[in-house]
Amino acid sequence: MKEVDELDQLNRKSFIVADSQPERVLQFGEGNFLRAFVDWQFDKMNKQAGWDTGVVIVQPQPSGMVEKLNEQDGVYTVILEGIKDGQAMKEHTVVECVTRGLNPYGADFAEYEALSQKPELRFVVSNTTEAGIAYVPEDRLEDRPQKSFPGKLAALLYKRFQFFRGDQSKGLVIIPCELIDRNGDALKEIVLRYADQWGLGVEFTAWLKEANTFCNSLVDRIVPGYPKDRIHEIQAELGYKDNLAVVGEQYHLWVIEGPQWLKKELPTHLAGLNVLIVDDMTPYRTRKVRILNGAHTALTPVAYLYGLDTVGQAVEHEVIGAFIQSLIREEIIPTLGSPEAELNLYADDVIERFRNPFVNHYVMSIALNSVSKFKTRNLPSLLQYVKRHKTLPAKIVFSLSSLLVFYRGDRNGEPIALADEAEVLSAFGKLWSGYDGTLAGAKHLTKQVLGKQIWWGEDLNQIEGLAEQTAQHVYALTSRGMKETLEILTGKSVPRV
Ligand SMILES: NC(=O)c1ccc[n+]([C@@H]2O[C@H](COP(=O)([O-])OP(=O)(O)OC[C@H]3O[C@@H](n4cnc5c(N)ncnc54)[C@H](O)[C@@H]3O)[C@@H](O)[C@H]2O)c1
Ligand SMILES: O=P(O)(O)OC[C@@H](O)[C@@H](O)[C@H](O)[C@H](O)CO
Repeated sequence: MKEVDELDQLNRKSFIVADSQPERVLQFGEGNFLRAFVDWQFDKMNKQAGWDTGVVIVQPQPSGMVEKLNEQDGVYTVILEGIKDGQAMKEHTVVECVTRGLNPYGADFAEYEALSQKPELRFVVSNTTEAGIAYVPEDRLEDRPQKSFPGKLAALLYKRFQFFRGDQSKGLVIIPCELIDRNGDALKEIVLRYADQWGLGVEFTAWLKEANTFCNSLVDRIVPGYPKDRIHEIQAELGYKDNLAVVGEQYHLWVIEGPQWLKKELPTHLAGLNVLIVDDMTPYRTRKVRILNGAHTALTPVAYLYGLDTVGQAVEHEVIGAFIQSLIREEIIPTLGSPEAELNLYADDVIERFRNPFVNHYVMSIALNSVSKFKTRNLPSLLQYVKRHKTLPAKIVFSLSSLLVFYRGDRNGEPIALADEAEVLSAFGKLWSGYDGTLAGAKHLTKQVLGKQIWWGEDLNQIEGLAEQTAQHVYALTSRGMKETLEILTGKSVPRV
């Protein structure tokens, strides 16, 4: 057997892969998730349903991975590991549908702009994180390129409109995958705003609305990404080097809110994919964001400060596992309004997916931008719980308190690699540097944080008892540490507070 160093690099020359297909998909974003979810599905449709579609990937930011992607001629391996139909399954696929990657910030700009003139182009997909679907007032039509993703899309669509002289048949189907509520509506609204701001005319606005279809969508697959811990082992198994290998779980679900005629254009059913084209995706989104993402975000600071590193370790742990289960079952599910039995079954599946014994899903990768994630994923459950039960949800409040302590940036003397908006990090930095370790100090810090309306959308000090309970936890966590505090609170230890 060859040593890892002697293995060939995966690319179209060294491996027999399908010919390039017509570029009918323009993808904004080259990240792990899109590659292991959307492109993996498009590849399956090509191979199993004769879809015959190539994907050209545009890097939405000046730095990124398209150079690496082009070094491999767009091909890479998706490794899926997990439980499928009750069986432990591991499989890998070389995804071949990506034709090339373009960086519009450099020499590729002309090639990027020329995409607007491709008659066969039909779909736009994107994932630019929750931060990407944003309005940047400074963006101009003549920028090369615009800073924001919606600005880039607006300019490209305008080029297309001009080139094809408003031909209705050249409109596109646009399916964003960012995890924000009603992502398609949000994207369309900003594109229309640029059309207005740049004075592109009523005919273009009418073409935007009538010839193009913006769909809301909800994506679900846990994608831990590049397997840095075991890349040598994986490359030895695969028999080649792949700098873009990406690991994901077996489970996938893509809910697209859009017209039923899309089913004809996207033959997902012929490729055995779990894609639903529906009139209203709200119930799917609420359930997923509040249970799956809510549990991820709630468990992250608690588990990490406890000394655990992965989601799997957290759900398997006697204390942390029980904490997460009861947070989901007793504090999230009762706030969702759908039949609880159904939601509990969904939660069973989620916990099973978290347990995935093959995948190391690091809680630190979930911790990125935890403040805004808590706001979207957990605050609605907290508020709804208070409204319904006239009391605070103890576990969610404990998780919020742990989040505050997490942003102190210290785990048992080791620095925590905090990653969030500069403003969030600087505010926490100032507050923690002034903390004197007393209960009064914890109350002051908590009051300041809960009062940040810009973070939470409202002043959380107004919720009866929340500041007091949070401050008590913050004080306990900073004086006793996570382990002792949680064990006392959950009754797993003798002394009780
Ligand atoms: N990894 C998962 O398990 C998973 C599952 C479902 C959904 N998601 C969603 O996908 C997003 C991306 O995850 P990933 O694992 O692919 O991450 P990644 O770091 O591999 O890729 C991030 C991508 O977003 C782009 N980006 C980042 N900030 C941007 C900005 N401000 N404007 C424009 N583009 C920006 C980057 O250029 C890159 O293309 C997450 O934020 C999450 O909402 C991830
Ligand atoms: O990807 P993020 O950072 O927005 O959130 C972390 C996880 O909650 C998320 O990636 C889930 O694993 C995913 O949403 C499952 O579909």
